[in-house]
Amino acid sequence: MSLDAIDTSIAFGGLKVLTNVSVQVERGRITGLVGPNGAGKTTLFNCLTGVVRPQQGSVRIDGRDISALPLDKRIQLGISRTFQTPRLDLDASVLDAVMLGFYSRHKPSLAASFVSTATRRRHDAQLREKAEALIEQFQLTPNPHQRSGALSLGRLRLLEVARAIASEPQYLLLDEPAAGVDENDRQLLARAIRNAAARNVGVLLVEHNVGFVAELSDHMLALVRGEVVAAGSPHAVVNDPEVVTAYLGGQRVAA
Ligand SMILES: Nc1ncnc2c1ncn2[C@@H]1O[C@H](COP(=O)(O)OP(=O)(O)OP(=O)(O)O)[C@@H](O)[C@H]1O
Repeated sequence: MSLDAIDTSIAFGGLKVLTNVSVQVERGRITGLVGPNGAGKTTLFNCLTGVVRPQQGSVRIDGRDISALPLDKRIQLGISRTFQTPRLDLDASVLDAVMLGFYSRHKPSLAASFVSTATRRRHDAQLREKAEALIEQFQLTPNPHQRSGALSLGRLRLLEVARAIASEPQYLLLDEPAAGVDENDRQLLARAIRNAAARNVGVLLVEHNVGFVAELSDHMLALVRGEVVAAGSPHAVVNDPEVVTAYLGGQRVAA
């Protein structure tokens, strides 16, 4: 079971951004994607989520071609993502923001409108409990009714990840989740990512912090100018000469 971009190429106004790029995000594994600024990481992300369509190649989920499906349909199939800049309603409470994750995937059906108010209340209470457990696990705030906007940038990133996990995705795509996050929050984030993979979620982790990616990933991929220059174990990728030169400015990162 995997989410795959196969042989994808995309150009914006003549500028080649991805050239024959393939990536496989397997259920239960963490795939790390690294590359210098402008390498095409977010564009690859956007291909997987349906924000942009590749001009060549395909995207498959568990073997099914979803290249033509829009973002909302992919969410229903179990793909959840976060953004480089968290997209949250800052006026909503932390609890509501996390609970939105549950509803983003499982929209109330027509059948649900026939269930009794008591059943619905019980269901909502269960979701609230699950959301509160996530808020505690991520140590987001001691007060779940606090305005999201009162959280630090690091906590907002964690809140976005908690909301993505609340949608119970099969595939979780994280775009620079550790940027601007302090060491304590980074540990919480790492634990949450490992927990997700342990629950058979396939994780794609895009990060500038190569050490963080290498520590967490089972498999890594490096993009340089829209091409895959290295793929394999974290150790192999961070020590690949082309990666060292292009991404790390000639300095090795141990893994
Ligand atoms: N919609 C677009 N229209 C035109 N050019 C784009 C578009 N999206 C991305 N690009 C260009 O494609 C290239 C790759 O951008 P992308 O954001 O995918 O890289 P990245 O590896 O995620 O970079 P960063 O680490 O800085 O976020 C850049 O040169 C960018 O300017």
